[in-house]
Amino acid sequence: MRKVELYRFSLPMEAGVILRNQRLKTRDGLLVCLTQDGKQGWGEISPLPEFSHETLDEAEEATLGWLHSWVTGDQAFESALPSVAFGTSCALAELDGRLPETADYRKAPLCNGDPDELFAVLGAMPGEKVAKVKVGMYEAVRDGMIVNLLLEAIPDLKLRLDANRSWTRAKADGFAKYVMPEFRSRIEFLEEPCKTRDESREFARETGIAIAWDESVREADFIVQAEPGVSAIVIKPTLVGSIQRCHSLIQQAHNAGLKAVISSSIETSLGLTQLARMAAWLTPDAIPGLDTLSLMQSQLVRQWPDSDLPLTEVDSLDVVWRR
Ligand SMILES: O=C(O)CCC(=O)C1=CC=C[C@@H](O)[C@@H]1C(=O)O
Ligand SMILES: [Mg+2]
Repeated sequence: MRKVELYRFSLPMEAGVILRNQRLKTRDGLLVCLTQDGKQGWGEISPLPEFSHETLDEAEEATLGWLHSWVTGDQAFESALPSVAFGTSCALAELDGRLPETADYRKAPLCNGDPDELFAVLGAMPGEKVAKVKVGMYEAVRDGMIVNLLLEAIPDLKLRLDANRSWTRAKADGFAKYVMPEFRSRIEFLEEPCKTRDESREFARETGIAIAWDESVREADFIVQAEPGVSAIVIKPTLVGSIQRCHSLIQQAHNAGLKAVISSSIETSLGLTQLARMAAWLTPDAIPGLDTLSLMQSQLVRQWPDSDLPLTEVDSLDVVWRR
């Protein structure tokens, strides 16, 4: 006997969360719950505006199709929509006990500009200290100064930087020029500095600052391979697809000597805790990039361990479909 429930949620975001060209006022998505033989599996399907190619309505239609076929006992197929493939694969993996419970709740704290906030968080961080700083939004010189300031103040800190392809080669070089040469090796990676992959490769080779692929990983012509100056790939499962697909990318990265970093697409606490479990299982040596819960005003159904945010329970959600 199989049963399914599909819910829709809409959680308020903190003011001022901007994704590329759009303010994100609420985080909207779907939760699926599969039941079989008294066991349950949950999954979150929440396409990220400006990043996912599918809309929430498209994801809902695809999810309904998938659920219809699963509940009538058909072989589960993998949806072509990454958010749907990710959420349904999580629900199935929980149901079959394939997603281990142990989670890696470490997260690389995100800094969107104010280094003072970061000092306090890093001071309290046990073990390896890694933070992520967004760059490319202001002057490259300012970005360079913040990087120097942080690395100078905290000698055991490593930084991940993310430019989201915002720089020309000249701007990227402007940034590199301001980073003290002795600090460059403590930049674990800079995600996608330049507008094109070739420019980013050149930047890495010429400046000695390691880069990571993020946006590129989701492009059709991308191949995971060892390249000079490339240290990691970033995997955002909601944008990439099923657990199996992510697992395969992670294996390819490890085989090529690259780090793989599981990272958030601003999922709710339900999806984020599952990402923390995937990270403990598949990338135990890499601190995952999951510091996005505080961008929201509420958690959903499951609690992230140290969060004080209120919890929205499942009975307050709209049911889309139940069978
Ligand atoms: O990678 C992390 O540490 C956190 C997630 C993160 O930085 C992002 C998530 C989703 C969209 C972007 O705003 C941003 C990114 O570009 O990597
Ligand atoms: Mg990125």
